[in-house]
Amino acid sequence: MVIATNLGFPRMGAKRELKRLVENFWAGKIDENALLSGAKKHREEHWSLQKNAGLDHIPSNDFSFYDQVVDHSYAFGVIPARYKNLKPGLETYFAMCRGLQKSGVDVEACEMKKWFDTNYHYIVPEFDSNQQFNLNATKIITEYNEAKAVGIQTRPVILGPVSYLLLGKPARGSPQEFEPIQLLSKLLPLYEEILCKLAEAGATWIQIDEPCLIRDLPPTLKDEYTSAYNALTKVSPKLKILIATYFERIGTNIDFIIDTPINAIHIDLVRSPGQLEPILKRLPSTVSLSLGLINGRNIWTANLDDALAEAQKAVTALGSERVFIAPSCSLLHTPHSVQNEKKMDSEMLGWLSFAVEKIHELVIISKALNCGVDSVQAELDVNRKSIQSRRTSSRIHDPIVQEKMKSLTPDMFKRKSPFRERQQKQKQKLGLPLFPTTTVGSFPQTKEVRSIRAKLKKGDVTLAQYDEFMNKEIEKCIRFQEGIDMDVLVHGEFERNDMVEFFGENLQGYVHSENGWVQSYGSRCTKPPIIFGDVSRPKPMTVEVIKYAQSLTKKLVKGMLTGPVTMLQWSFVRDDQPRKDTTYQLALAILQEVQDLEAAGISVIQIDEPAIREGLPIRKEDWNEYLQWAVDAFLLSSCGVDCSTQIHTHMCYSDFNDIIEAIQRLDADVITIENSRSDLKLLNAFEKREYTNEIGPGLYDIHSPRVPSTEELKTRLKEILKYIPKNLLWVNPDCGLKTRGWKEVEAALKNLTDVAKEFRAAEAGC
Ligand code: MET
Ligand SMILES: [Zn+2]
Repeated sequence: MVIATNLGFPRMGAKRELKRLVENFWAGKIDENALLSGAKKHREEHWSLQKNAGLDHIPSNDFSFYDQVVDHSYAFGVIPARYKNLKPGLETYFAMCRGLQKSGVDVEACEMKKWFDTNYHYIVPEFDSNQQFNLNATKIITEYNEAKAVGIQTRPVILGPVSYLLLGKPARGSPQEFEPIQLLSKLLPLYEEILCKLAEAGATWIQIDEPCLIRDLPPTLKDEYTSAYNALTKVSPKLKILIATYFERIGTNIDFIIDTPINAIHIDLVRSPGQLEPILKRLPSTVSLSLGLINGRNIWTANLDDALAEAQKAVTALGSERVFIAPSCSLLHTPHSVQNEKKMDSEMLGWLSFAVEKIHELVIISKALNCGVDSVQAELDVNRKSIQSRRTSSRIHDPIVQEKMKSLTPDMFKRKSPFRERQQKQKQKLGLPLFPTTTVGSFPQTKEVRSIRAKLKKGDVTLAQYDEFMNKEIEKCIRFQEGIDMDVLVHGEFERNDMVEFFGENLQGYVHSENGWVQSYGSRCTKPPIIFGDVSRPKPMTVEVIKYAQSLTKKLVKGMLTGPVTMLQWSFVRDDQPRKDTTYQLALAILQEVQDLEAAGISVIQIDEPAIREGLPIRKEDWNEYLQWAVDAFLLSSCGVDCSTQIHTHMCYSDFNDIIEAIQRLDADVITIENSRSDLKLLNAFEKREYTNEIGPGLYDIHSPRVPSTEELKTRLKEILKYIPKNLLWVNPDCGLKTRGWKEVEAALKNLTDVAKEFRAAEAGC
């Protein structure tokens, strides 16, 4: 029998119940018991749901209060020294995730990084060269037992030891030559202990994720993989091991594990359909193959006939006993269920499939294979109709957009003069001081802001009431920035629920879900809008609001837009044309907005591209092609302005060193860039003069509620000045402030502008 499996279920719940639970706990509104029992109930619901849908292998330990990687660190006692004085348990755990500032305690969060090429963020483990591991928590076993107690046999998921170490970094102050992977032999006994306990508890399968196997890896890692899986497969004859890879092809890295006695391997056939045939040939007769056929990264209804045909190939080659039907990766990256969408038309709904529906698709495929196609004829007919209607719908193709795409010229991809000339003109026009201060754009999205937006959606307030409220927020924000002497002001982005969704709502070719939330980090979720057709901008989107903000002050107000690559990356994207074409369509729409802002007298315009790095293909050989069109798309959106108009961009969350050339080619006049969580690594590129335009490396980490002191900011700024010439340096936080509260923002930004002024004065004194 073919087995229908899932690799992980989205954690948040149909209505983001987990988010509310955790945030209530942080706010002190519920106690630890309420948190734990609420979470338990939540997990049970998700297990039952998957079981009732007919899934054979149901994952457990895919749940987390914040992130699965930090769960492993906590479980293995990989807790950096700075947290050692905190209370063990949730206080320590959440301090690692978010930092902690309370009476007598002030400790920063661990670094956060994007999970491969997704918009999910994990907490980076920090390893000491003499790291001691100890099994500090056994969440994986507790959760397995919990499911078992309600009659559900699960397949626990654990991040494999090699990937876990590779995803971590050496703790500050570690010896140069130390690499976390050197700790493998010390770490393995903990994995063995866990596997042993799971086998004793009755588990029959374990899913060990080794996502690093899809990266470019040095051949030397074969030894580590081999020793890890030779050891783990020995633990218990009762416990079978599935190694899961996803997000890319495994390629020749399959050699690293395939000769160890593992029982099954999972491959992503959505990203890399081409890998099926070579792997079928390579698979030893003792190993089963889990086929990642249903897209875990997108929301389109799968073409079940196509998926079935692929699955059939595997069944023919291996026999049905050795085939699993699975999503391409954990469904963590998809929203919960289409059933919660009450406002979409039925044609659109038929095109969409979220986690619950994807599980249904998996079950249909496995049933077709196990009981014959006739047994699912009705389901297949519905599926064929939906596929056909999407292919032919007139809602998707816009001849005007197609025409514009055909008339792009090379001039549209470059500024009218080189940076140095523009910089002069901008100096004259804008009259900014040395070390100009600014923010990245958003200010606190308070309860009131969110609630009035919700009320507007429900029709509980009129548009006029809403606008009046927003104008007051903007005015408050402008006055605050004037009060602390900020140089380039922002309007605060109060009207935006999300930097991508807001624009999506104002563009043609997009559709929006009510509940299509996907976890981004911790309790933070985004609701990616869905690009289903050709994109265009029916009317200006931000011009009125920016004009209003500018009318309140003599200082410069920056226009704030989201760039085409980020729009693409953080949307669910149509899969019926190349991503490049969709991005260019977005770029053309943004360009119109940029030009309208300029015409309205706005001379500083920021086009955020936080996601450009995350769009980078995982395999290096695929980079150039992507970077070429991604940078071109940004250029297309930003070049059609006068030289005296200052274009800013912003990036965050990632290592940028490896794409510094591409960042230079964006030719933004100013870039504000996150670097405070990554230990100033980024700045090396500037020392080498690989980047020559103006830049504001984030002076402090906004992901944590702690307020940086002026001393801390000064130290940071001094450090930065070792790398960046003063005439290029901007002073700003590392990202937008929407998730923060006003109190901490006021204090932090006041410190920031004070420090900039002090440095300015010192320069003037010289
Ligand atoms: C994730 S980058 C965020 C940029 C946006 N302008 C903001 O300030 O929120
Ligand atoms: Zn950012």
